[in-house]
This record gives sequence, structure tokens and C-alpha cells, in this order.
Amino acid sequence: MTQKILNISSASSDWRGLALSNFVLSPFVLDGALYASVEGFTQGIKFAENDINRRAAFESSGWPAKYLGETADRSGAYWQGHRIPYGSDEHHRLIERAIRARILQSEGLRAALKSTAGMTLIHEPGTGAESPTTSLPATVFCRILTQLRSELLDDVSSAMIDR
Ligand SMILES: Nc1c(N[C@@H]2O[C@H](COP(=O)(O)O)[C@@H](O)[C@H]2O)[nH]c(=O)[nH]c1=O
Repeated sequence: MTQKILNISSASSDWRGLALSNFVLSPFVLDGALYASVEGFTQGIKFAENDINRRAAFESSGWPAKYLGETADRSGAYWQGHRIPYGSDEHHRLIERAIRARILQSEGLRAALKSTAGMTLIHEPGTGAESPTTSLPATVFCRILTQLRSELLDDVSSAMIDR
């Protein structure tokens, strides 16, 4: 029987869930700059542009990125000279651009996401209750992936980094 629920996280039992998780080392380019992983990007933007932890996070993935992010004060996100209110829609949209960039820049990831058609995407990393200060709630993450999947299934050429 086909599995109807797919966990997109480093704790997934499905290789596609692992590949599509933010934790994985998976380089992408956003606005002309190179990042090692979406997790590194997500944690790095919590640090101001002159903070050395920012670059270190951008060059990392998985738990090292996550642990670095735990040292941030979580009051804002910093991008192109602007401070974005932490946890705001604008903050989530910035992370969404990174998620979309990574997947859209890889034919394999695009195909992997499309191959989950019909499945409900969830994010259950198995690390206990979601942090109230998470910068990417599971609901937002799954909404982003589900929306991108539907764009890819409809017409590959219409899916872009900026919606
Ligand atoms: N803890 C965990 C994941 N958590 C990831 O952390 C990010 C949000 O970070 P934060 O703002 O610190 O709450 C987001 O990308 C979420 O997917 N992911 C995984 O695959 N496996 C894990 O074990």
C-alpha cells in the first residue's frame, strides 16, 4: 500500500524526506551568493551581517548549523542591510526563497518532490515539541513545500524562486 504521509526531516524513514529536509548538505545560490544548506542559511540570517557566526552558519548544515543558531538572540533576521522582525511573514518569505532556490536548482530534488504527489507532507524531526521561537514552524515549512510541489506538477516552467 502506498504511504500517504511523508515526513520531511532528518528523521524521515523515506529517502525523499531526508533529501528534501533542510538539514542536508545541499549547496544552492541565492541572490548570487553560495550557501551550503538551507539549515545553514536559516540559522545564519539570525546573525547580523558583521557577525562571524553568520558566515560560519552559511558554510554549515545539520546539527552544527542548528547549534550555531541557538546562540543567536532571535530578535531579528538580517538581510541586505535590513533587519526583519523575527518570525514575521517577511522572515518566513526569506527562508522560503532559500528553500525554493535549493530545490529549483536541482533536477533531482524537483523530481523527488514531484514524486511525492498525493502524499501529505509533515515535518516531525522527533526532537520533542516545536520550539515557540522556531524561525520556521512545521506548518509554514510544509505549506511552502506543498505549494512548490503543486507548481512543479502543474507546469515546471512556472515555478520560480520568487512567487
Ligand atoms: N530539528 C530538526 C530540524 N529542524 C529544522 O530547523 C529549522 C528551524 O530552526 P529554528 O529556527 O532553530 O527552530 C527548520 O529548517 C527545521 O526544518 N530539521 C530536521 O530535518 N531535523 C531536525 O532534527
